Amino acid sequence: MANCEWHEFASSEALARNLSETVAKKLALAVKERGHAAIAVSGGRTPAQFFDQLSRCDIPWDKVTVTLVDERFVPADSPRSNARLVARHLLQNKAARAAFVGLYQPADEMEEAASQSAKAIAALPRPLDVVVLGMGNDRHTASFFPDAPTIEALLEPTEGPDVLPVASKAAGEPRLTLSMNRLAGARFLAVHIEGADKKETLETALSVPPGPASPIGAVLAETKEPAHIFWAPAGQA
Ligand SMILES: O=C(O)[C@H](O)[C@@H](O)[C@H](O)[C@H](O)COP(=O)(O)O
Repeated sequence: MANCEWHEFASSEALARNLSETVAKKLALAVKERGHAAIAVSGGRTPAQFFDQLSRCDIPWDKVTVTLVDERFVPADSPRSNARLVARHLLQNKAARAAFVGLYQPADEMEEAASQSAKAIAALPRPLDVVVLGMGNDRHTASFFPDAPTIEALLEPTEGPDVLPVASKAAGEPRLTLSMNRLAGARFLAVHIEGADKKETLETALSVPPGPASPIGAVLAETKEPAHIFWAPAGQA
């Protein structure tokens, strides 16, 4: 059963301020203890305000590497690109000094892109210091979509590539996702969700057995440390 700590806020703004301060402290501590820090963040509509707040935190960003928990198989200039979202909202202000390692690679097939991307991610510190997940109302997180033909393998915490390709009709386009090990092994794992619908979805997801019907539940059941759920009522439009 997942071991989670809920942090509830009255507004998206209060959540963004607290989550950014919490993550900034974790990154600064990692740099102090190990000389570097690595964080993997999610895309989608939810994280922009959190990114904007985090970008203003005064930490040694030149010792921090930012990557993604998943990416749509689209180039960085696509409006669907998570790398584009991170560039516009997180790699700004003080955080502009951070290094970025994206998941997208220009390849004909997503399998080849995943293989190339896995080599780049393998060079990052293990474990990652911070992972911030989102969640869809189908209980997916990262690109662990319940309808993906490979969902069972994606949820297995087996040794293997750090980046995997995902085909899923629900995803809207082919995806590249960090592996279960890379996500669940993080020193600090947060789930950032907003809106009453997502709170209900997550509560239900945690009450059913982890697995393809509840990918978020599978990740939270796999984490070594208790996961931190950050929730505010003001959902996305
Ligand atoms: O590429 C993505 O879309 C994300 O990484 C994905 O896992 C996201 O966190 C959820 O789909 C929630 O997305 P929203 O924040 O848009 O609801």
